[in-house]
Amino acid sequence: MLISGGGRTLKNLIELIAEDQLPVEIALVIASSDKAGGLAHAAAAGIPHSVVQRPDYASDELFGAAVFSRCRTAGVDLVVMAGWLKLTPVPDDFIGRVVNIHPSLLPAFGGQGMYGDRVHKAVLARGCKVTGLTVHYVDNEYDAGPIIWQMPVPVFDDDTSHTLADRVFEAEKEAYPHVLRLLQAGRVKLAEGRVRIGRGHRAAGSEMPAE
Ligand SMILES: Nc1nc2c(c(=O)[nH]1)N[C@@H](CN(C=O)c1ccc(C(=O)N[C@@H](CCC(=O)O)C(=O)O)cc1)CN2
Ligand SMILES: NCC(=O)N[C@@H]1O[C@H](COP(=O)([O-])[O-])[C@@H](O)[C@H]1O
Repeated sequence: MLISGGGRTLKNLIELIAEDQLPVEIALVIASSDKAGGLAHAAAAGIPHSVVQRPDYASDELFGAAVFSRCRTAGVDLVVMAGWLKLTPVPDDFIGRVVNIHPSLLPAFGGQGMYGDRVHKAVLARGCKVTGLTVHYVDNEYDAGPIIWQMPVPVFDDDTSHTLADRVFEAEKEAYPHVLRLLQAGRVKLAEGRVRIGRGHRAAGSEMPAE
């Protein structure tokens, strides 16, 4: 799992795993800064963790190679970006095995410069009445990979970027685990750049609507 900041998604996933609501193992947490608050969540849960910092590498490609080399060594099946803020080229053997969550309905409010609170400020400035989240496969651009799952979230007239961010994050706490369950059940089918969700039984503990 890749984090850059407070690691709220990491914390949510750790809690769900501890409650037997998410049948996955987090094999490794990599932070892009030694100041990432999320490292403490990994340490408290006994998850191996390390730091790979972009300034230590001459290019995005070398940085990405260092990140994925550690994932390869740890035997990771799926790389989950969770508040990871660095452009990270994906090597061939990880294509289709890296996912990210973005706090808007892509392709709106995505791309370079669009992360965290900046997204919610831009949504409010544009006067949107609906925003949401997107879980997508990661390719070599920001926020451009095939979309796996989206959830709408209402925008209210009296929202600030903070109240909106909180509402979107509450939806993220349901949506990301749901997508991880779908992936683990082999129900996420990627063909010709488009994802379809295969049929299956609704995952136990999930409150997401059936597809
Ligand atoms: N190869 C990819 N790498 C990453 C992707 C991706 O889709 N493909 N997504 C991002 C996550 N992301 C939004 O979901 C995102 C994160 C950060 C930025 C951004 O503008 N970053 C700043 C640097 C910020 C910092 O270092 O503090 C920048 O590049 O100038 C845009 C989108 C993760 N990586
Ligand atoms: N573009 C990427 C992006 O904005 N990601 C967002 O960062 C938050 C988690 O960060 P945290 O775990 O550091 O709190 C989440 O809202 C996630 O969607």
